[in-house]
Amino acid sequence: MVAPPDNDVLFARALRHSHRGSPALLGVSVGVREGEILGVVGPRGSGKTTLLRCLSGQLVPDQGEVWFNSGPVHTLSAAARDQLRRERFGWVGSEPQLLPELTAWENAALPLLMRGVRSRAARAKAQEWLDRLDIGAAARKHPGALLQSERQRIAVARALVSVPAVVFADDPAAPLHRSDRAQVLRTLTSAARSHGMTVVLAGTDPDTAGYADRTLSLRDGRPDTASPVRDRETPDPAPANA
Ligand SMILES: Nc1ncnc2c1ncn2[C@@H]1O[C@H](COP(=O)(O)OP(=O)(O)OP(=O)(O)O)[C@@H](O)[C@H]1O
Repeated sequence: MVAPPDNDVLFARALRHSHRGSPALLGVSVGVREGEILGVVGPRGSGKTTLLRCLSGQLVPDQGEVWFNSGPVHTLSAAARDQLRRERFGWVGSEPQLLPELTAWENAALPLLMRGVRSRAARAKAQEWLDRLDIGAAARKHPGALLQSERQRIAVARALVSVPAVVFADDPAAPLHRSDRAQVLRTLTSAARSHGMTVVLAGTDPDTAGYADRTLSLRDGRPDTASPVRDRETPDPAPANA
C-alpha cells in the first residue's frame, strides 16, 4: 500500500465493488482535500451511493483502497470503522431516517448524545442547527407530525451538529421541492465552508455541481470519460458550434 498525497483528507484508489455479483464501481480513484466540497454526479445507478458508502467506511470495497487522514480505512475492523464514522463523519441520505419516538431536537442531537455530551448542551447545539435550517420552531415535534421537507432538514442538522471532519451527503435534496432543495444545499455547503468541514455531495440534480468546488462525474461505475473531474473555476467548454 502506498500512502496517498498528504493534502488529501480522503483518498480512494482503484475502487471496485459489486452488489451480489452486479458491478457498481469499476475502478474509481479520487482525492478530496481538507475543507473542499467534492460533487459526485451521474445518472441513477452510476455508482454514487456505492462510492460514498466505500469512502465513509460503511462498505469495504471488493478491491482498492480508502484512506482518511493518511490512515487506511479499508483494512480497519468493522468496530473501528463504526467508531470512525461515529466520531469523524456525518451522513445525510435522500431519506431522513429519523427515529420516530424522538423529537426533532433529539434526533438532531443524536451524534452528540451518543458521544456523551450532556443533554442541555446537546439540545442547545441542535437548536442552533435547526434554527439555521429554518426548522427551529419544530424542535419539540416528532417526525410523524412534520412534512418530508422538514424531516429532511432535521437529518441535515443531525449530519452537521457534531461538526464532523467529513460530511457525506447522498442526494440530500432529492425528496424536496426546488425551493427547498436550494435552501438545504445552500445551508449545508455554506455551513460546511464556515466550519471547515469537507463535504462529498452526490446528486443526480444538475444543480449539485454548482455547490461544489470540484465535480467527479460517474457513469456505469466509472469516471465519465467525457468529464471525469471538473474544477469549478474551469469554464465550461464552448459549444462546438459557437
Ligand atoms: N444493495 C444493493 N444490492 C444490489 N444491487 C445494488 C445495491 N446497491 C446498489 N446496487 C446496484 O449497483 C449499481 C450502482 O448503484 P448506486 O446506488 O451506487 O448508484 P447511484 O448512482 O447512487 O444511483 P441512485 O442515484 O439511484 O441512488 C446500480 O446498478 C444498483 O442497482
